[in-house]
Amino acid sequence: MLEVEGLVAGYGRIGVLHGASLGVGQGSCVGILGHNGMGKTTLLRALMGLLPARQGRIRFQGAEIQRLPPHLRARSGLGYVPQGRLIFPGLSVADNLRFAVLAKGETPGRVVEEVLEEFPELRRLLERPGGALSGGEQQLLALARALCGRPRLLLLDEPTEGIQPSIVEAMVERIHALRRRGLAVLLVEQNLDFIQALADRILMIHRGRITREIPPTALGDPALVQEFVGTSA
Ligand SMILES: Nc1ncnc2c1ncn2[C@@H]1O[C@H](COP(=O)(O)OP(=O)(O)OP(=O)(O)O)[C@@H](O)[C@H]1O
Repeated sequence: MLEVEGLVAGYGRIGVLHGASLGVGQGSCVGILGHNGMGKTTLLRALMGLLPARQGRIRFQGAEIQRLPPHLRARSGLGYVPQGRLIFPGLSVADNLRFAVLAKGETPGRVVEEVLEEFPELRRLLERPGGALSGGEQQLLALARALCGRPRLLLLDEPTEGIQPSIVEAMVERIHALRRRGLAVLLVEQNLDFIQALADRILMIHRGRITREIPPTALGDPALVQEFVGTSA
């Protein structure tokens, strides 16, 4: 459903992606692992159109999207949950969700209600400002907000960062449930247990290129983890 070939992107004169190529199949979950600064966040931002592709091709559901602005990529079915979540802290939870639907040019009522059925724990928080939620609650809100755009492929940037283990488990369950409904996921994550619990395939990124694929089972072997990731954490 997503095919990326030779993607080159960066910031000003700094090159970060140097020809990244990868694919995500219909309904699958692909994890991206790599050291800090190797270009994981930049890859997701370039896929979403928040950073221009200087070279390369991004095909999504059969169409080339590398020249489309972010809102049209969202409309074509890409959803993005950025690192640090970036919810609107001064808006209520309900308005964070409504805003996401309006941004897609649709009317919020039914879509927000459907998303709340998948995220019942947000119901009691609807009037609370986004900034007054815990880290885990904010992550659930960020995920729910992305789903308000009804994506077919969700780009997730370090969803477990700064959240407590019980919420991490809840996130795994939630993402499994979404996948059962056919949603594909491209997941950047440092939490190896999380990535292993979710990913069908794991790709390594090194200096702006996808350098190899490792089987998810390799993450259970500390020696292999040391070789591939440079950490056994
Ligand atoms: N806005 C920016 N302007 C200039 N350079 C940037 C910018 N954002 C990131 N970089 C640089 O681009 C490189 C890749 O950053 P990126 O955030 O994609 O890495 P990452 O693999 O996601 O790392 P991390 O795991 O630390 O989030 C880094 O060297 C970083 O310093």
